Amino acid sequence: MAEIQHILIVGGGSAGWLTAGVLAAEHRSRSGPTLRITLLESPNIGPIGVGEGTWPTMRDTLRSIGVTETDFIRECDASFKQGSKFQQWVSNRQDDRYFHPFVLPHGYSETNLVAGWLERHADVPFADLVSFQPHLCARDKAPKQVATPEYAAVVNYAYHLDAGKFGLFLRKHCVEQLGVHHVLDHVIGIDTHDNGDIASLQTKENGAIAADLFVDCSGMQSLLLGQHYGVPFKSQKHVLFNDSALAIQVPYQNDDSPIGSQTVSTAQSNGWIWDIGLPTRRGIGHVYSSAHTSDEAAERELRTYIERTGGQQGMPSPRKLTFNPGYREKFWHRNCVAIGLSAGFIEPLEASALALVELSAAMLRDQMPATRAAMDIVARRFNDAFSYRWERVIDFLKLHYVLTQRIDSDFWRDNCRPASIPERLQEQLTLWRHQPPSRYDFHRIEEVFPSASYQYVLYGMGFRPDRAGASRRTDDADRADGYFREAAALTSKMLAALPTNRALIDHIRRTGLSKI
Ligand SMILES: Cc1cc2nc3c(=O)[nH]c(=O)nc-3n(C[C@H](O)[C@H](O)[C@H](O)COP(=O)(O)OP(=O)(O)OC[C@H]3O[C@@H](n4cnc5c(N)ncnc54)[C@H](O)[C@@H]3O)c2cc1C
Repeated sequence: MAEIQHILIVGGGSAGWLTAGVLAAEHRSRSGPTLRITLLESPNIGPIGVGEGTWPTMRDTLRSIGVTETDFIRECDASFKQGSKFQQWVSNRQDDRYFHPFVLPHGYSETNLVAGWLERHADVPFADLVSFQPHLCARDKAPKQVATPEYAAVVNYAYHLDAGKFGLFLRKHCVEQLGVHHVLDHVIGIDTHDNGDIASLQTKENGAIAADLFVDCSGMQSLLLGQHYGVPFKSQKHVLFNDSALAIQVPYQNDDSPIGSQTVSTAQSNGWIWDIGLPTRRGIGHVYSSAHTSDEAAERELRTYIERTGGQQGMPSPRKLTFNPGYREKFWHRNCVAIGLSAGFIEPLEASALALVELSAAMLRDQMPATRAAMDIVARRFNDAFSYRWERVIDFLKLHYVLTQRIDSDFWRDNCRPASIPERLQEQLTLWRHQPPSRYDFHRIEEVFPSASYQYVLYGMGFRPDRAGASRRTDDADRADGYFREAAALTSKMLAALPTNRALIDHIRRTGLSKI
């Protein structure tokens, strides 16, 4: 029976190196690696170089591959992220905003907080009432204290990072610490076995490189899964229209300018702008629909935003990126599995792409087939798990658009047309008229977005359930009030105890964090 002994990963972007790290860290024994891992990347095609917002899962991923948080923060120009703030998504008024924090609503699984909110506090934004995290973000607070050990949290957090530096950091760690074999060469051909499996990749300088399992991390071109195997691409442009982005790096006004604790996402007339604060600069980008606006108009809106938020006038031209929102019909075919942009990409909203990479790499690690005979069974399960996850990502992203009251452009009007709303999301919206999103709506293990995230976005976007259906219990409002009071007390306590993001990052750069 053919054993799986050598894995060849094609692509040295964040997907390739994260996958290499996750696999190599697992498949090592005291006497050396139990699985050979080679990463092949082209010297002619660089990684995409964007993707600077992560999820809290990144903490576990980095810890599992053995990097220290101090090194990561220092070398990747990383800072702490506690969620996303959405501005002008409901209406285009300047004061329109809501928050999607990482922490679950306080008392979430104990009672119906939504009923309590609607009955007694409907004038307060939902997230501000049920969570202390929006208040921490409003003051640029860090999610932990200087004495909190590496990767541990006082409040749940993820990172903002420099994508270019992240790739180089992972590469160094994977090659020097985890024994990943790195080949800098361009793939020019693919050899197959009689049964259709990939036998080897032909490279320009190193000839044929054979392996048992091939991981396609070749970016949007999807060299192996898409181009070689022709696995169909399921475009989602009819649901989520954005297909272009203009990205730019913006210096701070001063070295000690505050570092934002959340990704700020500000809706524009035909898309939205992300604003990510790193220790040394902001990363800003305008994502938009080319069917609804021109590059020139999108750039004008981007420049207006930058000037309005403290950036300089006359910044250099932004970098243009284009993408086709969608994903592959399947992700694992024969002895080839696609991870990262080669599997799909929808748009940067809610930063789910790297999280899907982490989930894919983790499933590959945990379910690594021992033999070729076991591979098709694992592949079927992998395809089922990730088809479901991509569908949920699409539902959740679309939820941000369908409840808008903006009618200032065709982009927003088209987004609300029922024909553009996936059936399952329509169904959920009908149910949520009478009951809040709950675990009954999302019952798989490792759902990409928990029901609490749906609550934050749904109520942040101004959705109000029918009062009669909000709760069946008469004591919910009293119980909820208790949790709201506790959340307020926690807010005061944490505001007093936590340093700012800038202060904690400066401390880490000077002194480092203590080990767990
Ligand atoms: C505008 C935008 C914003 C984004 N923002 C976020 C975000 O905030 N958060 C998030 O999680 N994600 C985000 N993403 C997605 C994120 O950038 C990607 O998921 C991530 O960078 C992984 O990319 P990758 O490694 O799959 O591909 P790439 O970085 O494109 O790497 C492809 C690799 O394949 C190699 N390659 C290609 N062809 C060959 C060949 N013939 N031979 C050898 N090697 C080859 C290249 O050399 C390269 O190393 C964003 C994406 C876009 C477009």
